[in-house]
Amino acid sequence: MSAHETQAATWPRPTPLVGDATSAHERRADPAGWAFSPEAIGTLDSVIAGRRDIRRFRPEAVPDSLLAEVLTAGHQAPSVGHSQPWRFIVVRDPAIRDRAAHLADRARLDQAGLLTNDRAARMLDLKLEGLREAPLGVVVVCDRRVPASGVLGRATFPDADLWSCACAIENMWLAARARGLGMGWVTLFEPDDLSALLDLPEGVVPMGWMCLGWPDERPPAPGLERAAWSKRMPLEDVVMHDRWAGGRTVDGVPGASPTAPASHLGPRDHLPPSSLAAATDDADTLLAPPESLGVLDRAVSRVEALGRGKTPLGGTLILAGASHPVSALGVSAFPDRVTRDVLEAAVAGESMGAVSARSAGLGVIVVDAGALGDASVPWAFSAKPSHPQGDLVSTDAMHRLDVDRLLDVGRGLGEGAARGGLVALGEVGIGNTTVAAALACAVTGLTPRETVGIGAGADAEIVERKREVVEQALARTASRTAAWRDDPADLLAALGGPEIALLTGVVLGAADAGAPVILDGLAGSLPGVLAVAMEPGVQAHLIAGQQSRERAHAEVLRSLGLEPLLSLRLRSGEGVGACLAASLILQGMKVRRGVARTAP
Ligand SMILES: O=C(O)c1ccc[n+]([C@@H]2O[C@H](COP(=O)([O-])O)[C@@H](O)[C@H]2O)c1
Ligand SMILES: Cc1cc2nc[nH]c2cc1C
Repeated sequence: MSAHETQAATWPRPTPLVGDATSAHERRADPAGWAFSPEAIGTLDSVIAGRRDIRRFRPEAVPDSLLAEVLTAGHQAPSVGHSQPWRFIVVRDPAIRDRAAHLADRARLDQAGLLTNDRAARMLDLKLEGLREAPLGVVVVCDRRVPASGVLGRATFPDADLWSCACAIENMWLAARARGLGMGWVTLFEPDDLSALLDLPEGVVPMGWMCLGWPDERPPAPGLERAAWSKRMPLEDVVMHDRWAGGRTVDGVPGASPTAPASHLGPRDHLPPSSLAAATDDADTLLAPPESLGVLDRAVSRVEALGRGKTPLGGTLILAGASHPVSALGVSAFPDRVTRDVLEAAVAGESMGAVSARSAGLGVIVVDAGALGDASVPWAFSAKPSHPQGDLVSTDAMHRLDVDRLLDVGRGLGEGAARGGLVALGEVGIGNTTVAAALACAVTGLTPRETVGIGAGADAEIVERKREVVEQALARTASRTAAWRDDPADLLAALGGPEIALLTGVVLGAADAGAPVILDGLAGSLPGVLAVAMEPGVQAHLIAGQQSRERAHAEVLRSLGLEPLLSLRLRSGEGVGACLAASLILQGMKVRRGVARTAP
């Protein structure tokens, strides 16, 4: 046998037992031979085309096995240098979910504030997230604690780890969609807020909150396209050849270039996803355009969800009044005794708040939380502080024991009123816009110049005195106000007023008993801020009845993530705005309950 004959002989190709088993010959003969079947390709394409950012969810639980499949898909994503920087935090705790929903509510208003008026109104009409409804939250975070240069491929593109996490999210999205699950990627957060909520260490950054559950919508097109917000660009507008080009020419004109912290909340679920879904499901069957009542629709859905559709068509105004020693410093245009007069008129059913409540179909509870005079206002519920009150500038507004008692009494009143339906807050207290401005500075970080308003009718001189008083009060209590979130009751003791403390208790008690709480003007909204600081889940119960004329009110509502139903520049106090809003909500509920239903 010649050497030549030996070379001509063929041996079977040694097929490797690990790795790629194909041969060069096979790949040359059929370059497309790695493809899946046409049916599989068709399915993949329809899953990609049919993926939607889901905002509405059904309450039914997602089986653990399906969640595991979705997470497995995420974990199979490509990653820079095979670094697998993603971590998945599965959130089931309603307290954490509620806090996240509050953050998103706030970010929503912040974002609207950056848009033109028209875009802002349209944005506020959009349903941008389903945090409260979705049974599961999955927060995808990127662990960036290693230096970029230590990861293959990241030295030059240091953000490639974030892109890897985005690939994981898309995999999860597709895997969820294929299984009929819905997923929504919510980025309506200040990232630092989300990091703090979930105790993320330095260097671990959140990519957003994925709402996951069975979808309660099946949109054939992207929601934002359906809402005429935007539409998908033609492919040719986003593809270029060889180099960056000037874009498509239309009609001869070249186009532009292509373009946890610890929660004080117990395990109670304040607003279970199932009831919110039931309320929106019901609204969906109306013979009316979706979300036809606009801003009012949200409030009505919230009320119906809280009451599982059985909220009584009524409610109670809790009107609390107190005197304020700070008024002796010349901060009000009116004398102290007006507070008592108004409470007496309220008991007689003749004060502006009492009449407003009656005409809205609400009952009234009048509370004397310390109006001038030794005797309580006759026929009012008496909750006077038993220790001396202070003027904020030289001494604390209240003794801590009085604050705790007012909170307790308020809780009891709120719990009782909750049975009647809506709970509206009302306050009266000459001088209390100064107190409210000081509290607003502490809770929002605004300056006295930005918070002090004209109250019941101050002139320029009085406004200037109010500013000085608020500045001095804040200077006296600086270290305590800085740490107010650790002990909101101490802030009430330092700078609060008895009626504000009592109403804070009312918010806590009413929310605990499941009722919606309608806030009023500035001093009638701060109890909401303080109650949420004490029990974050309370936020789900709050409705901003109105935005009053007082300066800090807009910022206080923004910090709560609440959009007011009315904005009439009221300055009446007494819960008048809350009653007007309650009347609107009750009417909205009647409309919602009475309108014709369509067949499923
Ligand atoms: O609700 C508001 O935002 C509001 C705005 C201005 C005035 N008020 C009412 O006016 C009183 C406080 O005003 P003042 O000027 O005495 O601080 C108090 O009784 C409030 O109910 C209330
Ligand atoms: C008359 C009057 C009525 C009020 N009600 C609430 N704040 C008030 C302030 C004044 C001055």
